[in-house]
Amino acid sequence: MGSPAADEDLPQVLLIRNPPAFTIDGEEQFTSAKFRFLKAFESTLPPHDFLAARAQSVRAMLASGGAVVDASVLQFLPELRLIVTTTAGLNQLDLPECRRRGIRIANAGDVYSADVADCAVGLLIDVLRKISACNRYVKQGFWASKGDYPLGSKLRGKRIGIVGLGRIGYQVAKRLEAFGCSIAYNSRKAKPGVSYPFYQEVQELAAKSDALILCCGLTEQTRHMINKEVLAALGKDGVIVNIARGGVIDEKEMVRCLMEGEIAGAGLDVFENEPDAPKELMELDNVVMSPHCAVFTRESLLDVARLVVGNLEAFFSNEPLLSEYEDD
Ligand SMILES: O=CC(=O)O
Repeated sequence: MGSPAADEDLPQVLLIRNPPAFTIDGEEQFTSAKFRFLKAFESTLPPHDFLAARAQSVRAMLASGGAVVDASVLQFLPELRLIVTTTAGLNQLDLPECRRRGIRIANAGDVYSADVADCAVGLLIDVLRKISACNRYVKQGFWASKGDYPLGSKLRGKRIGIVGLGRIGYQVAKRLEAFGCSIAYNSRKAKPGVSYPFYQEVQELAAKSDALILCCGLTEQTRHMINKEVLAALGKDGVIVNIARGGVIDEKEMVRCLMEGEIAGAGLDVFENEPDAPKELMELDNVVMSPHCAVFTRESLLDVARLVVGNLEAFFSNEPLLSEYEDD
């Protein structure tokens, strides 16, 4: 690290709020000798006043999942040319506005894909084989008094519909193929070189699947894509797993389907109004939930910190970004 005087000369990176694991084991993870952070959340000024007063000249910012960067924020940042995110999903950003302003974006790239795919498979197995429910049953002492737990359902042979065959979706597909499942998918377009059957319509994919696994980004096109009709097509033996974003499902409709037995179960890491999960789901043994933590392993968070710093250093050195997001 340079002297305090030299630090003053470093370019600033705007930070609206601390990303997860900014500090791990008491150590700050996002440090660099090539930039310093301008921490909006440490100011007593209201956020927009802070941006207007202090951030007019910043050229880069670091945005985590909870930090919404829309036109009302960008209007105060005329010099901004780069947003680096700690997330793979980019629904916290107004992408058209970023494009209009010539702002480049670097996201978490492939850093989380394996962890998220593992988590999707874990949730599916948990719902089918009732692992969490059995765990509660044993711990509550019901085994001796009530006997065996109701039967689960076999994973091998299940027809899996992957919604969004990007990096994460592809890793989910590979894992479930190894478990003896058949795979089909829906995406904006068929992927060249991919032999899994492609369904243009998600409803048709649902009708042909025993489980739908949501791995797509949340956009205006995918918001509530899993609606009443898709859930009806999935049917009463169908399971839904969501490791994408809560808004991809019409959550009210999904809750109704689960309550009325119109689908068989759900494994959910994400919700429409986080950190709230629908209270109706709390009592359902066929629903397994986690608190939007599919990406959170120690290893992934250390990797993402390195990637973020690498992207910011590359930007300030006029070198190619390490994980530039290309909008297609
Ligand atoms: O959900 C987490 C992410 O998009 O990185």
